[in-house]
Amino acid sequence: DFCLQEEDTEAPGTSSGHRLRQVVPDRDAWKEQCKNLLNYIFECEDSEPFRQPVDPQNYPDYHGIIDTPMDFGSVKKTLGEDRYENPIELCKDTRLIFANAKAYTPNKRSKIYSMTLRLSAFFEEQIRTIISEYKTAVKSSDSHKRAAVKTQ
Ligand SMILES: O=C(O)c1ccc2ncsc2c1
Repeated sequence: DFCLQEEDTEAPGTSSGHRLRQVVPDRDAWKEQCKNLLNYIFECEDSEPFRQPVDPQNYPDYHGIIDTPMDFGSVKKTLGEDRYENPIELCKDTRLIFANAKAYTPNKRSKIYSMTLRLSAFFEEQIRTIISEYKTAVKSSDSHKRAAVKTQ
C-alpha cells in the first residue's frame, strides 16, 4: 500500500526540471489491513465464542475473574470508529482476548481454550507484518517531513 507523495524531488541531471514523484509507504494502510484481518477472523469458527462480549448469564463467575473483558466485535467497532491510533493499540486489545481466555479457562485442554490458541497463532502471524510495515511508513514519513522542513 504505497501512495504517491505530493513531494517532488528534482531528478538529478535533468535540465528540464522534470520532477519525479517519490513513492512513500502509506501510514494509514494498517486500517484496511486490520479490517480485513478481523473479517477473516470473524469467518473462522474458532472465533465464535469471542465475537461478542462474554455473557455473564452463561458464565456467572466471569466478571469476578476477568477485570477487562474484550472481544473481536468490540475491537472491530473501535477500529471502525477510528478510535485506534495505530495497529499496536489494536494488537494490545486483541491479545487481551486471548489472555482473558487463558486466565478464565478451567482446563488448558478445553475446547474453547484450544480455539483461542489456534486463533492467537494465526493473528500473531498476520499482525507482525502489518505492524512492521506501519513502523516503516511512520519512519519514512517522519524523514520526509524533516527533509521538507530543511528545504524551507
Ligand atoms: O470452557 C472454557 O475453557 C472457556 C475458556 C475461556 C472462556 N472465555 C470465555 S467463556 C470461556 C470458556
